[in-house]
Amino acid sequence: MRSPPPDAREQRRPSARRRVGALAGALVHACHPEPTAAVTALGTALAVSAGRPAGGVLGVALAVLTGQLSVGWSNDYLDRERDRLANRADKPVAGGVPPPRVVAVAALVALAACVPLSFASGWRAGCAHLAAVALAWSYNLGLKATALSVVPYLLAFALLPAFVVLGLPGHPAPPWWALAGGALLGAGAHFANVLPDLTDDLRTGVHGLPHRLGQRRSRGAAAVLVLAASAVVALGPGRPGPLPVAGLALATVLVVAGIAADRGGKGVGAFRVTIAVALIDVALFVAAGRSLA
Ligand SMILES: CC(C)=CCC/C(C)=C/CC/C(C)=C/COP(=O)(O)OP(=O)(O)O
Repeated sequence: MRSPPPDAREQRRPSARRRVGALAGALVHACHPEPTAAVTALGTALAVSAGRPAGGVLGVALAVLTGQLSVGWSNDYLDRERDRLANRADKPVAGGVPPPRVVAVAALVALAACVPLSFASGWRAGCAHLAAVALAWSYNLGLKATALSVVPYLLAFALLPAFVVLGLPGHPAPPWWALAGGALLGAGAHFANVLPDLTDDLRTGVHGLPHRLGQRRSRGAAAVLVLAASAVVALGPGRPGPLPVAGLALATVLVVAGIAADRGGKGVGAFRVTIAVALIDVALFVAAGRSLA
């Protein structure tokens, strides 16, 4: 068969702009876009509600965004063989697009950018945020497959409000309830995030805490942890107004109804309830922003 003339070949090859666009899209897909957006939005909203000035809010947003990008990309890079064995269609790096080397470089560039962006809030705040990012990398590098898998989530999410508060003028100490609320929310997020992948993970040798506890107990743990976060953030600052009381009441009703609906079911109810209560936690956190300092 005769090869097509060079002009036709040229037309069939995607333009450089299209290739860059496709690579950028694949990189976005590989960064864990939903948690990256959610944690960046939480950090930014906390900075606004705690009263950080506009420059400080921008600094927090960019530091958290680059930290999350580095964590998301390194996770998919390090898990690529396991994800390929598990046929994870939602993991583009396992399929080779974007190329693993590009993702590894992107993760390191994001991590390098995160360092000055974190220290822009001051050295205390910078250390708190970089410790959170280091904990998340330790999860990716191996802790996720051990009984301690929940520890990076507990500590990193406690350090997120600490990052925001330590960047305020005078560097006040973060209040206990913000640290405890963040830790409980992070632990709940770990159980909720792992639940859909429990079977695939076990097949590929990942035995984190949720895998050891099993589906049912992990679902319960996720719901109870996010509810405990609601209680701590609603009541911790003292004398709760009508909004925190309403949020806590709604979270309690949802968890009780979710656990009741879960009996004998497949757990979809409890999983959705966990996500809904985690959103209530975020709203309660933002509403309590003024008490952070
Ligand atoms: C404030 C801050 C830095 C918080 C981050 C805390 C933390 C431990 C994040 C890990 C995020 C992550 C890439 C999870 C993927 O887990 P997975 O590999 O179990 O799930 P997957 O199979 O869906 O990728």
